[in-house]
Amino acid sequence: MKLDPFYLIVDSTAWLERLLPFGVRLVQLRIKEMEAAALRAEIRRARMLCARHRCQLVINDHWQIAIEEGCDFVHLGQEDLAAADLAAIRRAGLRLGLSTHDHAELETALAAQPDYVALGPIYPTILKKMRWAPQGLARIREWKALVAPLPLVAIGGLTPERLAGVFAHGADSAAVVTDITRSADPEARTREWVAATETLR
Ligand SMILES: Cc1ncc(COP(=O)(O)OP(=O)(O)O)c(N)n1
Ligand SMILES: Cc1nc(C(=O)O)sc1CCOP(=O)(O)O
Ligand SMILES: [Mg+2]
Repeated sequence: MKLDPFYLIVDSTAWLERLLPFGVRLVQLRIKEMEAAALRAEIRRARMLCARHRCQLVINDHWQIAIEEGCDFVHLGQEDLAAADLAAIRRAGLRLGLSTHDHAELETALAAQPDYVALGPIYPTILKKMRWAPQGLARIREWKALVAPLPLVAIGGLTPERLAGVFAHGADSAAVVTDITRSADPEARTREWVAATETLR
């Protein structure tokens, strides 16, 4: 499976409406705190918007609603995975991306036969408090050798300026939150990401 090299992560469909028109082809809806009916409505709307813009949608965490709403890709962390019904996810035909931060997590992830593996945080991130020190670029090369032929997603503190190093070390896709969502001009920054990944698309 080929993943788009630019993997945008946002927390609302309002962001999708703003940024999908700039050529985003892979996006994760990562909603943390929301009442059930509103969450379902957001996921349903995200599916509609992504279909309209020919963008692959990945639902973070909420795999049951993703199945019920006919989505086709979920991302789970290690704790999410432990609590999830993997067989139900597979029966529903969903593809699966998994987070990893160390060798033990990678072993767990590979045993679940995911469709991609994510490694992070590559650089320090301001989005959330992490238990892991930044992995650094060399770790990407090590991880790629361990996960190939699966695609490897790099995440954490990424910017257009850091992409050359990330891809040179073997990442297939670069995931980003705050470099875009906390930019003074998210639309312009999205255009920069699309341009910076164009030759890899
Ligand atoms: C592409 C990608 N990689 C890693 C994560 C982190 O997932 P997780 O560890 O479950 O943490 P939360 O995002 O749920 O806080 C991700 N979402 N996407
Ligand atoms: C959500 C997330 N997961 C990570 C991991 O390492 O698993 S790092 C991260 C935050 C990514 O946001 P930003 O691009 O703003 O650093
Ligand atoms: Mg999670």
